[in-house]
Amino acid sequence: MSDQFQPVIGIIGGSGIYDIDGLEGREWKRVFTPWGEPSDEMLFGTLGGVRCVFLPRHGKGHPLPPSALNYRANIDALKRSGVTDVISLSAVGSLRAQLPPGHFVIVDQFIDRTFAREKSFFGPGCVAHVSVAHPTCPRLSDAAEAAGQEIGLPMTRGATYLVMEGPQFSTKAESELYRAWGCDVIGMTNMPEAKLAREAELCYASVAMVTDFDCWHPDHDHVTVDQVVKVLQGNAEKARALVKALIPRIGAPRGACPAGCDRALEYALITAPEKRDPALLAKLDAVAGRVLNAA
Ligand SMILES: CSC[C@H]1O[C@H](OP(=O)(O)O)[C@H](O)[C@@H]1O
Ligand SMILES: Nc1ncnc2[nH]cnc12
Repeated sequence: MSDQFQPVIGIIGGSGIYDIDGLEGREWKRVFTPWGEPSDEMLFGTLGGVRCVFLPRHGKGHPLPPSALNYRANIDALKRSGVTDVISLSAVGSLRAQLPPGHFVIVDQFIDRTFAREKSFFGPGCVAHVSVAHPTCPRLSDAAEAAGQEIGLPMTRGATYLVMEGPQFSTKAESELYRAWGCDVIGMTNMPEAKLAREAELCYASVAMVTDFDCWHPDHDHVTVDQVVKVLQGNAEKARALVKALIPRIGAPRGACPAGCDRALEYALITAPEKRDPALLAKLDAVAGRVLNAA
């Protein structure tokens, strides 16, 4: 069918995942964006014939903390590289006894408590309001769940991720508060990443890997990086296996996203064409070219 296209899969690797193996024709390349520099070069290649682009979220060797990430550049660089579907891999703390370290969680909701980050591609000169009522793509999340089941990962589908600014871990009172709010896991990176992916009309799914019980748990008074890293070393291999099982499930030619992630900007722009700032429009070429060029 003419409206079918070949998806390109973007993989954002979180803490402990700075590379992925198994890609054919591997090539690390720097991608320039109007929003500044992405976290690092991106790895281009194919897996079973499916084009993939991998970005280490914190840079190779983890030089960048969550608040210093250029989330806009990262999402723009993926979009500009032709990516249509983004799989985010993240380390998280658990706020629930039934989600122990080593467990995988397909996140479907977020509470965004970050406050020191650029959260939108839009602004003065081109205002847009997209819906993030359902911030992740159900089609991609279904595929991630099925891939996890296929390789026997301990996995829960559906969870609320509290996104904190960091870089310090939570106080016990905060951890208890987030539990009372109904949150299941906690981390520092998936927002504004997921919001920006939506603005860029990218399908986005979040696979979170539990590394610790945060500090609310009576038997785990503190979170420490060495504890997190120890669990990550086991999880990173499982995450790579998940990616390998997932790509064939989402790599076939497909039509439009049934949930509409790829049409998020259709009714989101509110600034009158004559009031739009040409400089901002130029920066939005990759992210919003589909709707801006159609106008
Ligand atoms: C090393 S633990 C804290 C760190 O790990 C998580 O990052 P990511 O989502 O990229 O795996 C968490 O959000 C913190 O940034
Ligand atoms: N307990 C925790 N809090 C915030 N981010 C985390 N990443 C991994 N564990 C975390």
